[in-house]
Amino acid sequence: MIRFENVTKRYADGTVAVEGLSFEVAEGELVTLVGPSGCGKTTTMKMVNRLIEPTEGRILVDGADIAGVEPVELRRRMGYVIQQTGLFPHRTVLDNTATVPHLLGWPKARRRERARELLDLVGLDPSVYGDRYPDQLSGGQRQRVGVARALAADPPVLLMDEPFGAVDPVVREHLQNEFLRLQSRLHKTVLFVTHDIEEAVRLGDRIAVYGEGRIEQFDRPASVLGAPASPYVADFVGADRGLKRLSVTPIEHGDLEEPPTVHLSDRLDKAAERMASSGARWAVVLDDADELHGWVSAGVVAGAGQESGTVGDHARRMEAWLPLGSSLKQAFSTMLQHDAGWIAVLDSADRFVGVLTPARLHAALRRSVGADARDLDREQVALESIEDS
Ligand SMILES: Nc1ncnc2c1ncn2[C@@H]1O[C@H](COP(=O)(O)OP(=O)(O)OP(=O)(O)O)[C@@H](O)[C@H]1O
Repeated sequence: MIRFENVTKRYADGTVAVEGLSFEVAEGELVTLVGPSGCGKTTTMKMVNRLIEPTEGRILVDGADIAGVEPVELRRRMGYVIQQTGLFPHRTVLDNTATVPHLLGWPKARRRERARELLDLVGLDPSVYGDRYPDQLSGGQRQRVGVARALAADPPVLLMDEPFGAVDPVVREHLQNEFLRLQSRLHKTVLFVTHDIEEAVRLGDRIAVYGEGRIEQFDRPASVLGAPASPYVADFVGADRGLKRLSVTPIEHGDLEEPPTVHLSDRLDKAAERMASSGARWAVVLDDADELHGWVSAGVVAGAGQESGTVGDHARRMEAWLPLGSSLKQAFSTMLQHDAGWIAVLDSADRFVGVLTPARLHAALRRSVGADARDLDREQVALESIEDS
């Protein structure tokens, strides 16, 4: 969708901002450009909407060299979000959001309706915020208006230059999550500039790690973290890259333990029998719709085995659960939050699939590092354990 072919930008004073840049952003892909200040990220981005012209090489959008496309026509297809938002201070939030539809000559009623829809989409109630002016909003809200405005004419491409750079870390994480949710619905082709590796890793389908004026590594976040291409990249992503990797490694079926399951309505003696035969110290308790209820310990069931009651009389609730595909970081955080030695994992239909324990979490992380290093699927990686060696 966006293709850089050997692009160099040399400014009039001789500064070479980027040199021999070649990479491609696929349709619907979110690529983050990350690197230290002055490495050429913004120059790269501004060449895509022709705010800056390359000195050498060419940039193709949708197969066409943009050197031959009128800048105005080109920018119509590209939403642009910047850190300083660039909102007009004397226009209301609604009018700011409708800027591009206004330029495109949409009738007033239609552009206002579109602006309301967009504000809603970015989590701002138009009836509350629509008539305010930008200085009557918080920093995070202004950034949301910036995103809404960029999306107003539904462009296939979004160029985002440190869009969440001016807000505090908590609001920032919030905006990132909202943006990810939005992107999973809208599938825009996004080029996203940041100097924050955490942000790059969290948002990017792929990351371009910039050194001075060139890309040092262009790969999926897990690979950049798991197998940095050079000492420079390793240094840039940081010594705690194993921890960062937790946030980009999803829980997969093969990571889970499958303890015995019993039902709330099961008789205690039956449940005791089942648990004794599997040797488990506890079992997961499901309700009659096969949804997670909690757990019950083998000791309690065995002790009460002579009673006529059901598992439901002794089961404990389990609140620590996540859907398959959640990150290992979420899993770890959920364990800590609930002070739990394991968490339940559910499929997309909320059915119980298995449990993740700290040991399994660690194994999943190690397997994913091994899989990337050898270009395998995670389940193909056998782990050596300390006991084996
Ligand atoms: N108009 C210009 N004339 C001369 N040099 C420029 C010009 N614009 C940028 N540069 C230089 O080009 C290099 C790359 O700048 P660019 O703004 O692309 O970096 P960046 O990675 O986006 O940095 P930051 O994260 O600080 O915004 C820098 O050395 C910068 O000083």
